[in-house]
Parts: sequence; structure tokens; C-alpha cells
Amino acid sequence: MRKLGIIGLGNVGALLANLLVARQIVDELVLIDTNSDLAVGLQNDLLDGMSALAVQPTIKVQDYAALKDADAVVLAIGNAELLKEQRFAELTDVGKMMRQIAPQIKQSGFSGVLLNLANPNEAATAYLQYLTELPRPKVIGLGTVLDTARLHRAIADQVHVAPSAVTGFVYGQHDGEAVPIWSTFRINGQPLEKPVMGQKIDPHQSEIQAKLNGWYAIKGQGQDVSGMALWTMRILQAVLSDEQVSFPVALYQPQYQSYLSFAAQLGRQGVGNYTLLPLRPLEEDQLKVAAQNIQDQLNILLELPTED
Ligand SMILES: NC(=O)c1ccc[n+]([C@@H]2O[C@H](COP(=O)([O-])OP(=O)(O)OC[C@H]3O[C@@H](n4cnc5c(N)ncnc54)[C@H](O)[C@@H]3O)[C@@H](O)[C@H]2O)c1
Repeated sequence: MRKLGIIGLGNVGALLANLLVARQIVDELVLIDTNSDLAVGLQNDLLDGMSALAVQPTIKVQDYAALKDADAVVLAIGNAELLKEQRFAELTDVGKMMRQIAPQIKQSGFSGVLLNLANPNEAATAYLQYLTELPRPKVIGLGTVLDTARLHRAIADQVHVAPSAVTGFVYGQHDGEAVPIWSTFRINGQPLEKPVMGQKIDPHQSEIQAKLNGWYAIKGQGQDVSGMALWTMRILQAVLSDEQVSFPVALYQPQYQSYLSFAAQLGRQGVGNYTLLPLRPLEEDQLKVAAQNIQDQLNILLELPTED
């Protein structure tokens, strides 16, 4: 029995619910939003379409208690409108939303994996862990998973290979101090320095192109939710099937004493073994800067006035 919850049913949460149902990777789905009409509307829309599917999950709405035995809960709350102002504009709004949600998650007795999609991702994930008091390995964020996928695609495009032929991680801070760990990047197992079919990779050009591709998504559609929803599905599958595959999610990294995007094996336990690759001194310095930025944002959340 695969049971998942989604809290926040805006652009991201609704798309994710549709994908989970259509791809038939969930048996029970719990949908929650402060806007009850939205939750009931999405439930009815999904139920109308589901008779076309061989596997039909049960869908509950607005029921925190039903999260008790969920394998994972995704937090897709936020305020997409604020993103038009600047990339970290959601910080205090997301903090206030989490304050309202966390006690209800706690009260439900939920003990699965909590996956945060809200931004600023690493700081908000740290705050969520603080509020829910769930064990740190159980509270993760999407982190730099999408930044990593974008960079794989940009590198692959330069030398005309499939993005899946490219491996390597971006660490640090999603949308902020993202740090490509160049020493970990490979194309079909070969380091980036080695030409592919006689063509040499320009890593910095691919970094610029990856950012540009993300910008095109937002400029054209006003949002970049498809990549995010599909990678969220990928993480959920790793958790549900206890895959123990490494992804650069937002997690607590003891070496930096902070939540940070860093690769670790994911499975039903949440974070398993960290993927400890040798980092260059410059990369370590950049990660320290990212950890400090995240801590500064977390401090703002920790100091939010209680009456809000
Ligand atoms: N990591 C990425 O690449 C990436 C990409 C796109 C969006 N995001 C982030 O995902 C989050 C969601 O984005 P979106 O576009 O779906 O936002 P949205 O504004 O469309 O939806 C947010 C939803 O959260 C609900 N909500 C607000 N407070 C709540 C509460 N206390 N309890 C339950 N529900 C509540 C709202 O009613 C709304 O339906 C944002 O933080 C956004 O920045 C991240």
C-alpha cells in the first residue's frame, strides 16, 4: 500500500497529484489546502478522470489525521505571486504557513518522509524540521535536484548525448549559491576534461545555459513546475521503493552544521548514507558561503514574531 499526502494544491501540488494518479504510483492520496474549494475541486476532477485508469487510488481531502500512516508527505505550499518580485520573496510567508501546518502534521502522528518543495528550499526545510521535530533524516527538500538536472541537460546538449549520460551533482543552495561540484561530473563515465567525439566541454558555458533554460521556462509560462513535479515524483519513487540512490536534496549536513543541498542515498528511512566525494578547496569554500546564506534565512524564520 503506497500512501502519500500533498499539502498545498496550487500550480505545483495540483500537477503533482495529477502525475501521481496518472502514473499509478499511489494507492491512497491525501490532499490538503487552506482553500477547501480547491481541494474538493481537485478531488472531483481527479475522480472523474480516474475511471479511465486500471489502478484507482482512494483520494481523501482536508484530513490531517489521515497522514498518520502515509509513507511520505509533500509540502507544496507557497505564494507563486511573490516570486514575480524576487526569488526569495516567499521566505516569511512560507515560514508562517509552516507554523500553521507543522503542529497538525505532528498531531497526526506522521512518521514517514516529509519532502519540502517550498522556497527558499534549504532554509524552509530546516525550519520545517525544527517545527515538526521529526528526525532530521526524515525531513528533506527538493534542494538542487532540479539545478543538477538542468546542468546535465546543458552539458549533454553541448556534445549531443542524452542527459542521462551525464552524472555529477550541484550542491549548496537552490536558486542561490548553487555550487556545481565539477570534479564529480562525468559523461558516460569519462571526466569532463576528456573530449567527447573530439569536442571539448565548456563547463561554464553549460552553467550559463542551464540557468538560461530555467529562465525561459519562467519567462514563457510564468512558472517552472513541470521539471519540479517530475523530479519530485522521482524522489518519491526512491523513497517508496527504498532505492538507496543518491540525489542532491536539501538535508542536514553535519560537516557544515546546517541544512544544505548535498547528495545522499534516499530510501524509506529518508536520508541514508551521505555520498562523500572529494571536494576541491574552492568548492568547500563556496559550500560554506551557501551554508551561511541558509543559516541567515533560517535565523529570520526563527525570529518571526509569535503573534503572526
Ligand atoms: N524548486 C523549484 O524548482 C520550484 C519550482 C516551482 C515552484 N517552487 C516552489 O513551490 C512552492 C509552491 O509553488 P506554487 O507555484 O504551487 O504556488 P501556488 O501559490 O500556486 O500554490 C500554493 C498553495 O499553497 C496553499 N497554501 C498556502 N498556505 C497554506 C497552508 N497553511 N496550508 C495548506 N495550504 C496552503 C495555497 O492555498 C495555494 O493553493 C513555492 O514555494 C515555489 O517557490 C519551487
